[in-house]
Amino acid sequence: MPDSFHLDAVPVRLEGCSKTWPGGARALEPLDLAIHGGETIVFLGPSGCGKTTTLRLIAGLESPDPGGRVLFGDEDVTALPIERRNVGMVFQSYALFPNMTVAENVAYGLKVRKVSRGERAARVGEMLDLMHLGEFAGRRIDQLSGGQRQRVALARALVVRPRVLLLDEPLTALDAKLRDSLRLEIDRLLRTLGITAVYVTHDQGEAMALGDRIVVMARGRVAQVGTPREIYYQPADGFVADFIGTMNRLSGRVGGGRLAVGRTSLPWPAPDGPVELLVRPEDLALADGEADGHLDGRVAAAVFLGDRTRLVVEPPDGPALTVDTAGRSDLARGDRVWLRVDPARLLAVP
Ligand SMILES: Nc1ncnc2c1ncn2[C@@H]1O[C@H](COP(=O)(O)OP(=O)(O)OP(=O)(O)O)[C@@H](O)[C@H]1O
Repeated sequence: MPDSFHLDAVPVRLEGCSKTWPGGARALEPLDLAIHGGETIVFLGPSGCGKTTTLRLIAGLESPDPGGRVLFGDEDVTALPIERRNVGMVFQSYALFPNMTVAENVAYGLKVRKVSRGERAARVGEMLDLMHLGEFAGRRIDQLSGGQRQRVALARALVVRPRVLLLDEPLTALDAKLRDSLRLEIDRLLRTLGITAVYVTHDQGEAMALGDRIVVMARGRVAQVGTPREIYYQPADGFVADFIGTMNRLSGRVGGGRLAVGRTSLPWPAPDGPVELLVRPEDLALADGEADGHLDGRVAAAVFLGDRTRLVVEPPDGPALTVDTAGRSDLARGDRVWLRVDPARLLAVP
């Protein structure tokens, strides 16, 4: 791979960035965030939580409320418009020129920047190769599939060697299978280029697969920043726990350093009182029987998923529990089961 593909890994910092719309609605509470150079950071959250607004602040398409600052490395870019920030952007709607060829679309940004014809051809060629688009160079955009268009959009964003790559739901318009393959391709691309990338999505699978770190947002605030594993295994609160993957809730009571939950009691160093506990489906296991079980219930549903069976178990009191059992299970609706919990995997809701 040519050296030119290794882009500068520019850190990005948001300092006290809030956003209030004319009329007074707050899209973003004051946000402080340091994005490391070369990192892929994913903004994840439900519709309207402020993900796109944050991305647009980094792009220079919106300004933060007075006092907020956006920095690229040591440079304060808060007052710079998008065309002077040198960012690459990829949107859900490809935003390509439909009547131009693939090569002309990719070359466009270089032409605007007055890059010489020879260098333009060389860089477009390199980028088309990198994106496996070489054979389509002469095709018009309206002769391409959705996935191919999005690869052109990526090539066009990257060919100008941006300081930061910004991606706003780039896979949302594609069908599921294409989404998976392009997601893998984007992952490969970001690792290869070492570029700082900010990726907005409402799809947790995409966030987990692509993010070095994930910023989970809710109602204009950051609910948690962490690696996919941290977000999954140590959710900061009930919102994050419920938003990422499937989470079970159990009610328990702490007394004298022990936790009473279901029919069992486990060592639990916490102040006395009721607690709400969280546990993932894969951290509940079928017990052989009452003797080694902690919780009992009846099977309300058993869904065979090939590599595992997902059970919904209804305890005598409390909400239904989702349990993933590896291997074969011939349990059926109505069967009585005992479940084991690994106390190390129980999380108290903060
Ligand atoms: N130009 C605007 N003027 C007024 N309100 C806006 C404007 N743009 C966005 N909003 C509002 O700001 C809030 C945050 O919007 P934003 O687009 O950042 O959310 P989002 O998390 O990206 O959601 P989605 O996934 O639906 O795109 C929403 O309530 C939205 O309606």
